[in-house]
Order: sequence, then structure tokens, then C-alpha cells
Amino acid sequence: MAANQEEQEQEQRRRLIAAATRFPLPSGCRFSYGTAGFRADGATMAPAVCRAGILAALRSVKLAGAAVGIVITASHNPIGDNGVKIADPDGGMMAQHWEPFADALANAPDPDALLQMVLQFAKDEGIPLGGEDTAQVLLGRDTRPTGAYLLDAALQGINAIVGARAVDMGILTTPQLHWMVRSKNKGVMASESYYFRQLIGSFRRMLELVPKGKGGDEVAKKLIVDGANGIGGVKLEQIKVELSGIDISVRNSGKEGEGILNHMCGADFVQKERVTPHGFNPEDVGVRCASLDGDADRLVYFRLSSASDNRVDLVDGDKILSLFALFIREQLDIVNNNGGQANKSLSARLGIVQTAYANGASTLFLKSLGLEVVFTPTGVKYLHKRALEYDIGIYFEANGHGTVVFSEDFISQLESLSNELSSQADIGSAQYHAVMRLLAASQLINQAVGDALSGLLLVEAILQYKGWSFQDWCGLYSDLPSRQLKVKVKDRSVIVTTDAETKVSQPSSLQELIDKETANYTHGRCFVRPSGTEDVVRVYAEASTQVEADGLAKSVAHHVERLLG
Ligand SMILES: CC(=O)N[C@H]1[C@@H](OP(=O)(O)O)O[C@H](CO)[C@@H](O)[C@@H]1O
Ligand SMILES: [Mg+2]
Repeated sequence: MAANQEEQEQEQRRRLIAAATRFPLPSGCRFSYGTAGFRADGATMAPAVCRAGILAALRSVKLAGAAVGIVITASHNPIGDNGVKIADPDGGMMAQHWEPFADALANAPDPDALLQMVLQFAKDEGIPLGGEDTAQVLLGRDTRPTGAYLLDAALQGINAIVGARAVDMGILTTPQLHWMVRSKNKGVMASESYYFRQLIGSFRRMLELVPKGKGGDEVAKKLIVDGANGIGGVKLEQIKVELSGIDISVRNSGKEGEGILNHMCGADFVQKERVTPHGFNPEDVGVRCASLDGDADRLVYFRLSSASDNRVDLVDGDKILSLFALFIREQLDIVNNNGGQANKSLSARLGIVQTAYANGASTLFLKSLGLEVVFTPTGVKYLHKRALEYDIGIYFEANGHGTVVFSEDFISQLESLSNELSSQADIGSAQYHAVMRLLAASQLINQAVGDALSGLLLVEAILQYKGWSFQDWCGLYSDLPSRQLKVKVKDRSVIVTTDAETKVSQPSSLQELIDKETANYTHGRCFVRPSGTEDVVRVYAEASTQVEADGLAKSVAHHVERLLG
């Protein structure tokens, strides 16, 4: 072995031992890379975050030095929590087949075990350690107080891999960081100002394409946004002056003294509690409002129904998805039915992706439009992957996380059609406008991951295009009453599900009981699954009245307790 190579190997070993020694794993601590990466009390997270740094650098080396991302956030969870997740070079979640290694690495009991694990994994996966400039990792974090400390732990993890370079992108929304990773690998400027420019520019183009006479009055342009006292509010404050054609005021904006992150506010709170967030009052009755979560990757809309209490009419992820689907279908129809010239039509497979938590009324509505609707297990990584199988894939979780993904092939079809039409002086035609709207929408909506800021701007542009009020949108269909319950059991992994989590395969007696209970209710639907982020079993039930949905959820929860308690 060349002396130089031996030195580098020794250096690699030394660095890994040093990093692991600096952040020892407290005894009894166990991390699991779930749907949202590692997540726990922020004060206990440093060992997992440091090891996530090592992991991200290894992933970049494996992928020939392509940029990989690390986000330090615990999303909608309380301010004391924190977490870490890794973004792959395409801006999506880390490939699932690396998750078992992520778990093993995070739980390596001591520095030597960690070193052996990394060396073995590198050998098995063919990861060449010890080279120069072999990896780059972009880092972002949200506004949590433990963020700076954990960022340092992540940096030390990354620097434990020889040849890895860490780039701190600053305090960002989660989708901004995912966008930057994707952009970096596509050779686009991966800066915040470029991200903002893309959002602002494509939003402006969308508004320019609103038919004359639509677009609504000043009241329709008014929007109040609950920023969850997190980073989304901060960023929206930063760009709102540059967004013409819309009048945004931000509450719970994350400014000093305005309130606590995610406390009595934010998309998760509004969607679960169905009441106004902190900072809203009776004067807001009837105004269109939106709510972001703590890292701004979830978005829901709401309206305070009356001045006498704080209940809201909710527009959740399912209804945002429905609005997007209607809009895109309409544009495709305009493109394909205009003039009927076959050489100017677009063949596009449009697919809708939901999970079992999607309200049954939304699925019925989408299917009644003739759309293809498919289901995946819970978790963005499953939805996003499935959506990529279409020319245009639209996915949303009911809780407000989702986006619209366009295939590269479809984008080039759009671009050549727009060139063809403009060269034939067809730029005044409805067909040309529809093509331009689809192109602008593909620029506006984040292609890497669900993004509350870009989703909000697409919603606002579509409402103006359609000349729709909140009421028009909300009235697309009526949600079936539903209830979600959590059940604490000894070991939630005992439950195994199938058919996109809609059926329990083990213990089989449990599915029989669920079927029996469900049969007692009109429009009854019920499923149970172990949570991927909390130590609970979740029960979801739907029925034609709230009392019935509550009754079904409760009786099934009892069976879960009795069988697995
Ligand atoms: C019912 C529900 O809302 N589940 C959430 C929650 O997952 P669970 O596996 O249900 O704990 O957190 C995930 C990550 O944020 C999110 O993707 C998912 O939708
Ligand atoms: Mg989030």
C-alpha cells in the first residue's frame, strides 16, 4: 500500500473516532430514522445529528460527489424538540435502502463500533474513502434554539469524512434547503435570492395570465397568514412586498416576542383542532387565511366562520390538491381541445396520489372528474416517488404536505409547443395561454418537496384565475366527518398493514373486528396503523355523521387496546 494512501486511511479512522468521542451516545438512547428522519428532545439530539452528518457525507461520496442536504428541524413539534433529515441529490428524501444503515450508525454504542460500521458499510457499498473533494453537503436549520448547537454537531460529522465539504446555507424553511440541493445538482444557482426570484417571477407570470375581468376585487386579494412563529413567517415577511396583486399580512410571524413556535398556532394545530390559531380575532371573520407549519412544508387554509366562537371552516391538503387538479386538468383540456390540431396537442398522464388519511369525499370528488387516483402508505417519500411516475403527478397528505411534479419530458413538450405557437404568432390564443400557465406553475411549485410558500402562491394565483372566493373553493365537496385517535400499546410494531395501510394483515383477528364494527355505520371507513413518528397506534374513522365517526373510532380503539394493550 502506498504510504500516502495508508496515511489517509489513518486520518480517516482518526477523524471518525474523534467525532464519535465528542458526541457519545447516552446509555438507553435509541434513534430510529422514521418518516421524518431522527427526531427527539433537542437537547439529546447531538449524537444522532453528528452521525447524520457522517451519513450525509458518505451518501455524497457514494453518489460521486453530488450535493446532499441536511435539514435540522422538528417541523410542527414543540419548540424543545429537534430533528435531522437527509435530502438526496434530486432534492427528495434520502433513498430508503440507506435507512437501516442510518439506524445502525445512530445507535452505534461506542466510537470503535461506529468506526468498524462505517468501514464495513463503505466496503459493502463500494464507497471510496480518503480522496480529495469527494463530498459536499448543504445544511439548513429552522429557528429552534437548539439549532445552532446541532448545526455544529452536523458539521463535525461531515468533517469526519476526509474530502467532504460542508456549506452552511443558514436559517431556512425545509423546502428551501431541498430546493437548493436539487438546484445545485442541476447547475442552477442554489441561493436564497434565486429561490425567491423564481417564486416571485413565476407568481407574477401566473397573474399576468389571469383572464381580464377575473381576478377579484381588493377583498379577494386579502390574505392573512399564520406563520406558526417559525421560519415560514419570517421568509414571507421578507418577500411579501415584492408580491404584487396580493395583500398579505403575517401573524405569528416569528418576530421576537410574538409567541412560541408552533404553540397554539401553525398548520398542524389548525388542521387537528379546527379552531383559529393564536393571534386571530372576531374581526377576521370571513377573511381568507392560511396557516404554515414550523418549517413551512405544510399548508392549510381556513376561514373564521362566525364572530361568536373560534371554530374554522378548514381547507386541508385534500382540497388544495383538488384545486390544483382542477386547474391543471382545465389547462390540459384547453391545450388539447383548441383548434383540434393533432400536432399541437400534448399527451400527458395526470395522476393523483393520496394516502388513506385523505377524506373519502375528496377521493370521490377526484374520481368523479375522471382522474386517476392512487394510494401509498403515509409519508412524503412514498407519495413523491409515486407521483414521479406520471407526466404530472399531484400529491398531498391531508395535513397539508404536498406538491405537483412535472416530468422533464413533459416540460420539454410544453416548451416546444410554446415556441411553436409563438413563432406562428399564436400568442393571443387560449392554447398559448394555457401552455404558459402550465410552464409558470411548474416554475412556481417546488419540484423537490411540498413547500408551503410556493403552494400558497399557486393557490392564490389559481383563485384569481378562476375568480373564486374561499367559499367557492371550500364548497367543491363536503368532507365526511372523521375522527383520529391515538392508542398507546406495548409494541406497536406487532401491527402489520397492507393495501397502502388500509388493511391490517397481522394480527388478522384485528382486521375482522374492524370490518365488523365498520359494517354498523353508513359510509363507514376505518383503518389502524402504527405511527412512524410517535410511539402510538393511530386509528382513523370516517362515517356520515360526527357522532358515528367518533363511535367507530372509539370502538376500534378499544379492540386495539384489548388485543395489544
Ligand atoms: C396521520 C398523520 O398526519 N401522519 C403524519 C405523521 O406520520 P405518522 O407516521 O402518522 O406519525 O408525520 C409524518 C411526518 O411529518 C407525516 O408525513 C404524516 O402525514
Ligand atoms: Mg413540517
